[in-house]
Amino acid sequence: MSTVLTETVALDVSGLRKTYEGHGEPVEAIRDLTFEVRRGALVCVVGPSGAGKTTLLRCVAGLLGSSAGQVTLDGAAVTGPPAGMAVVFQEYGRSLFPWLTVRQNVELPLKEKRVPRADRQRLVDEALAAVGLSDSGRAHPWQLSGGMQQRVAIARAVAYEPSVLLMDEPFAAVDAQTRADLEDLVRSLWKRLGVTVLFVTHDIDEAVYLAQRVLVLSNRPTVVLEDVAIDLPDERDQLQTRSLPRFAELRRHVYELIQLAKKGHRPGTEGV
Ligand SMILES: Nc1ncnc2c1ncn2[C@@H]1O[C@H](COP(=O)(O)OP(=O)(O)OP(=O)(O)O)[C@@H](O)[C@H]1O
Repeated sequence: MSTVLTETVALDVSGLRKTYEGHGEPVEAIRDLTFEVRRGALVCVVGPSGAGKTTLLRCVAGLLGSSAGQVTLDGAAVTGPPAGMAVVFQEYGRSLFPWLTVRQNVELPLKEKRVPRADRQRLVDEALAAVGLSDSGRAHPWQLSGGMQQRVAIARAVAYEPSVLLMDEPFAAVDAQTRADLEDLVRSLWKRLGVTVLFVTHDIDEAVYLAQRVLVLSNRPTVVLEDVAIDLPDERDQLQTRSLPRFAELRRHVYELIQLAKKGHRPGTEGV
């Protein structure tokens, strides 16, 4: 990759393939994924169930080896979990350590990164304040609601100051009102921190509301069906943005693409 490209492209996924080889028949999950995410962009990934969204994210996070192709973060090939990446998963209950306090949970990756103690304190304070949990630092995760636990997971990712933040259906397990609040939290943190975000969701409305671009995946074996630019005003508001005619158009377009994907349409085939 050229120097100019590394300055603007945070994440480069090129010719990515993944086939699971197990005891039975091999499962070709990802056939060919190629896309770039510019530094500071917020990109959502949607697709039919079983399309390979989680597989993609795990390959990007360096948690799963690919069968071919490569993932490049800040110009360096990803071969294992890279230092500049943080991941927030759906299962907040399992991703936080119950025997540690909220503060200690947020601090742990910073200790592993060998951040000096004074900086750790500041980063933890700032991250907890950013997610509205300054008063809950001494609580244990099991004393908090699901939405609060997910905010702890977000604080932990943010405190780490990642170059790229990966989110895998992070709000699937919380109620609708909490989900709306968390969506706005992600947008505001993204704007404030300038972090690059790759966000997997099965919720079309959520993808259109959050993103600058929505990557719609085909069904398995996965390719990109369409890269949809979300040309909504940058200032998003749960009520106003979602009532814009353009929001409805984009939502409809992504919905139709997913219906086509479910029927097995692929790029270049009729109807796409
Ligand atoms: N460890 C594994 N071994 C074999 N096949 C697997 C494994 N993990 C996932 N798969 C298969 O790979 C395909 C893609 O799975 P993946 O979980 O990535 O899809 P997804 O788009 O995230 O699905 P969902 O939206 O339902 O969460 C599926 O057919 C799944 O059964």
